Amino acid sequence: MDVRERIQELADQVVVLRDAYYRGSPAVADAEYDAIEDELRGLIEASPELAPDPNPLDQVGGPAVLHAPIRHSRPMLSLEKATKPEQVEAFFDRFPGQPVVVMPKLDGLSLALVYEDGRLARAVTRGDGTTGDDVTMLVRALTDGIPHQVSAPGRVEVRGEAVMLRSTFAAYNTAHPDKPLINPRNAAAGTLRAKDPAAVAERRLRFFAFDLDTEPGSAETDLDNGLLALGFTAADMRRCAGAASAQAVITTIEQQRNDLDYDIDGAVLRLADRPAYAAAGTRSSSPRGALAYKFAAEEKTTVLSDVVWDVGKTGKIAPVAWLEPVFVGGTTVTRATLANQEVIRARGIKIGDTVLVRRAGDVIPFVAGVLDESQRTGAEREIVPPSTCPSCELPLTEQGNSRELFCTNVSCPAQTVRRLIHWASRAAADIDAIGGVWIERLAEAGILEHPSDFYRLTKDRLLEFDRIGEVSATRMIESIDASRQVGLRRALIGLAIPMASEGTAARLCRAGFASLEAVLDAGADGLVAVEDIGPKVAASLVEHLSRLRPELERLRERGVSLDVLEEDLPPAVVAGAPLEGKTVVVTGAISDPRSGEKVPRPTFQRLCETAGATTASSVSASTDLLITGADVGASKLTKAEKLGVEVVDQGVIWEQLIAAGVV
Ligand SMILES: NC(=O)c1ccc[n+]([C@@H]2O[C@H](COP(=O)([O-])OP(=O)(O)OC[C@H]3O[C@@H](n4cnc5c(N)ncnc54)[C@H](O)[C@@H]3O)[C@@H](O)[C@H]2O)c1
Ligand SMILES: [Zn+2]
Repeated sequence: MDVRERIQELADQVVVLRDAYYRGSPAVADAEYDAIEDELRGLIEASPELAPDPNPLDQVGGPAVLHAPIRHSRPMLSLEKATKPEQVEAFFDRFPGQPVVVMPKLDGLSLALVYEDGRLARAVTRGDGTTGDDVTMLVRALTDGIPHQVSAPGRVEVRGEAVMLRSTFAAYNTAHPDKPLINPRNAAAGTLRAKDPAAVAERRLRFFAFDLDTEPGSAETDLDNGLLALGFTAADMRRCAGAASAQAVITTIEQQRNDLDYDIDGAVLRLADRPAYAAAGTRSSSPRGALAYKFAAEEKTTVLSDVVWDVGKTGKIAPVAWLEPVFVGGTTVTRATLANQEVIRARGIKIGDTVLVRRAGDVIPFVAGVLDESQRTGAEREIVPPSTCPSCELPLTEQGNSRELFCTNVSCPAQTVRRLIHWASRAAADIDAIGGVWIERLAEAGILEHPSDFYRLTKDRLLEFDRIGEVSATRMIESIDASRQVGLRRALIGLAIPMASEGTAARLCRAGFASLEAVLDAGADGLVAVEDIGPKVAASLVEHLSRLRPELERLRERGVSLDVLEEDLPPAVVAGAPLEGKTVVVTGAISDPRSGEKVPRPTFQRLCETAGATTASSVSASTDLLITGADVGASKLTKAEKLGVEVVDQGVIWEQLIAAGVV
């Protein structure tokens, strides 16, 4: 295909995809659409004489169905995109000395709000940029953050983004499991397309302002202050003096994107001074005084090649999506969760479908749904939940409203392997020299069934297996030996008792139980007496520990400690405790200033506890101190700053620990 044909093909695709998108039924994820635009832009830049006419890249939005068209006072444009720091530098070079704000680029839809003599007269969507749709009634009824009155004379126009908050989105999907929304952006767009506000009353939106026009001669020329004075919540704007600080803010915004209650797809740089922004003017489809820095996509589409039902350590049978590999949320994803059979049914997902995969932060990737059912070929297959366990083949039971499937066979082979892997995991016995593959092999060979069987393994027995050499067999046995000191807290975690969390295990230790057997002997009544342990958790502990009593005996016989360890208890606080009564969070890399040696964070936290502190893992309003080591991530710092939490360098704390004789 020659370049001219490729350009035409891409331009046609852009038109078709935009049309579908602005009608509310996108056919692909934004990242895939953007890739098509990028390729088209690149080709046209290389051969401007081949630019199609009309060039869709010079246009904004799409020919959305307009119920009540309204012409914008000035076009609502797109934004120029950047992905590299050099582009940020070039932006600053274009406007020497001008103050710039950097703010999140919210992923919703833009609205223009027109006030006349202080009253909200109209709310209009972007439409094709020149003409938008009148959505005043819907916006009045459904959108928070839009004052009905402002104290400003004449005509005032505020532009910004209407989003569905993630919390609203999640609450809606919990309340409507039968017809879930696919993502917050689609949900927001669909809401403002509704015919009747009452029908979408639970789908509230939130408005964040990012642009302001007032009558000429208005006193306030600063964008952020101007919006604030009118009573708007603006997109979170931070002033930057130069490209380096702007780049740092962009990085911070990206790192914190999962702590926000709304989706963002980038950061926007914009001249902070309103007259300067207006004077900078526009290109065909974007203002010159702003730049959008794009972040990595959190959503992509890919083909669902199969669904496999996986048996977990508690017997839950969960559907796992096998995907054609796709790069999303910063990694290549080949597996994603489908939650349960009700979710599959409600989202109408079939094998062979092109599905939308979402991966935000560290959460497990999940299949959000099918974007475009018209792409189906007829070869798709229904996802049929199993009626028997894929491992032991015994019949399954269903539990709860979402009809989760469980295998209740205690000797189910797949569950056995999962439980053994869990026992060996880091939070439990930490048998790090034997990986999952070997556990599975040993279980298949019939020599591992219960955790206690690890402690019967011998080097000679291991050496009978192919591909285990002298060295690795020795390491495996040493690792097992070391794990005999597992103790009450980690043993309880390792036994994977339903409803008993790591927190439960820690609380039981601190409540004074001396051994796992003592926990069992306390009975349900004795356990509910412990703070934060409810009747369900207590009943589950008693039921499962009773069943496991013979296993506890075997573990004891083989020299495994099930007694409370010193590490399970809070340390004795030193006299004159310098951190008495303080709640502290430790972040960054910690090292002992006397030797320069690295100190693991849990060890340092324990030192702080010995000095009287309570440690927490994340910064909140109740944090007193954020103790920083080397290479601190920006997100904790900004959060501390926002909440007014005092930040101290580890050096100061080390001095106090040394002075108090803690170390
Ligand atoms: N999936 C598809 O098929 C498909 C098709 C067409 C467009 N799209 C997507 O739609 C989006 C539309 O592209 P575009 O060119 O209209 O928009 P854009 O990405 O150029 O950004 C402009 C828009 O950003 C929004 N915005 C959010 N926060 C802002 C802030 N702080 N300051 C200024 N603006 C802010 C405004 O609504 C503005 O209209 C893209 O993300 C694209 O991927 C997807
Ligand atoms: Zn089974």
